[in-house]
Amino acid sequence: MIEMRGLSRSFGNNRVVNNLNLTINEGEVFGFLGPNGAGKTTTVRMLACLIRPTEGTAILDGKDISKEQDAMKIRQEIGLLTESPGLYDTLSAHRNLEFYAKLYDVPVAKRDAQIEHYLKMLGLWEKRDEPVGGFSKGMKQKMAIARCLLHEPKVLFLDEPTSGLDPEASRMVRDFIMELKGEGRTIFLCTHNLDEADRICDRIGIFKGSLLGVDAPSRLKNDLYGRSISIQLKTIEPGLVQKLEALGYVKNVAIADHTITMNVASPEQDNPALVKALVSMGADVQFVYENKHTLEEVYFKIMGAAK
Ligand SMILES: Nc1ncnc2c1ncn2[C@@H]1O[C@H](COP(=O)(O)OP(=O)(O)OP(=O)(O)O)[C@@H](O)[C@H]1O
Repeated sequence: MIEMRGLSRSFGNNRVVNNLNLTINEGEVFGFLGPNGAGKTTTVRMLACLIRPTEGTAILDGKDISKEQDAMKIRQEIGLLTESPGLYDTLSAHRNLEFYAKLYDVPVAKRDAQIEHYLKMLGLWEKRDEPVGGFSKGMKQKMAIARCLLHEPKVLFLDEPTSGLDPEASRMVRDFIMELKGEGRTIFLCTHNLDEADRICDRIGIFKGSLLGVDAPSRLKNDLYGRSISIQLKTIEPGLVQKLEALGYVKNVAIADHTITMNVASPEQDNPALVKALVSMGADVQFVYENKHTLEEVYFKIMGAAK
């Protein structure tokens, strides 16, 4: 759906995005993570045809962001949620969306239905006649989301959609993103919320001027940390570590209190045999669980290695 080919952007001598080669698949939620000033918004602005690349290009749904005729079409076909909601405070929710529906060339016959659909979906229908100046930050963010969906874009760029929202509003926005994914839309999401990215993204790109890592969150974790399990036993007999290591498929065995922690290639495959082996060694197994690493750990490890 989006194919970046050596995409680069400099501001004067400052090369902010450097040779980005990345493909975003149709229907996926792709999380673009990186520190402040990493070049995430600059990347989005290039992909949304608001600024031009200085080198390289990207192909979005078959159209080239560097070609002016294609850029016009891309701007009409995508949805872009920026960090500022871009609403008219004195206009009502309905009037604001009417204004943008016109701007996006939503056919007149469809406008009211589209506005009603999204105001209802986002829980703002009852407030449709109130000026948005009096709306809370979360309500304004919902309005901004409705605005960027009015023309039913297949590709959405969401730049920090939950920034500054309370937990309830953030969850609502996250659920909404999953609904949009369910409708088959492709979503390019910039966020500083690593837990959010972990929960909703199919793949993650960790970026700081260039791409430092890209994969599904679970694969990034497994590649960096391997898969680790802990088994709690009623008592631990001397010599157990050596016996476990002799099994061959268990690595890095460590014991703390009544718990043995170790790496296995695949807990799904290895745990049943491992538990049987422990029982045959006379151990009383109380709990078996996988030790989960967080995306935050992955992020800091990758960022640390890049320094
Ligand atoms: N129009 C511009 N002129 C000059 N420099 C710019 C311009 N736009 C962005 N930059 C610079 O490019 C760099 C990357 O900015 P960008 O906004 O893309 O980062 P970001 O990853 O989105 O950061 P944040 O997480 O803080 O939003 C920054 O150093 C910024 O100052």
